[in-house]
Amino acid sequence: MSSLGTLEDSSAASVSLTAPDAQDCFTINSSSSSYKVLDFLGEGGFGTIISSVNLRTRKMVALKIMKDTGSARDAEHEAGD
Ligand SMILES: Nc1ncnc2c1ncn2[C@@H]1O[C@H](COP(=O)(O)OP(=O)(O)OP(=O)(O)O)[C@@H](O)[C@H]1O
Repeated sequence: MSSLGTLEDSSAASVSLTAPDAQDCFTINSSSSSYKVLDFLGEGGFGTIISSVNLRTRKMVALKIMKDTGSARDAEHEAGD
């Protein structure tokens, strides 16, 4: 299991969630990368954890969607690391 880290370019202003595309997939966009949402992983006191794929690097990452800001933090660790 990967651990959570900090997404360098994350901020409430630079991260957005777009509607499902033609394949019914949600996408989270930051200033440098877009992430395809795959699954719900869990929920903590400060946010919700989802698994996703970084569409630029093709790495699987865990994203934390902060409850009060809507910003995202991710773990740049592949699922198999
Ligand atoms: N990298 C991960 N891979 C898979 N599941 C994860 C990962 N990180 C977190 N989770 C799941 O999400 C849940 C909540 O994670 P989170 O890090 O938010 O926990 P927390 O430390 O209790 O929260 P907080 O720091 O917000 O109080 C975990 O209990 C776990 O089930």
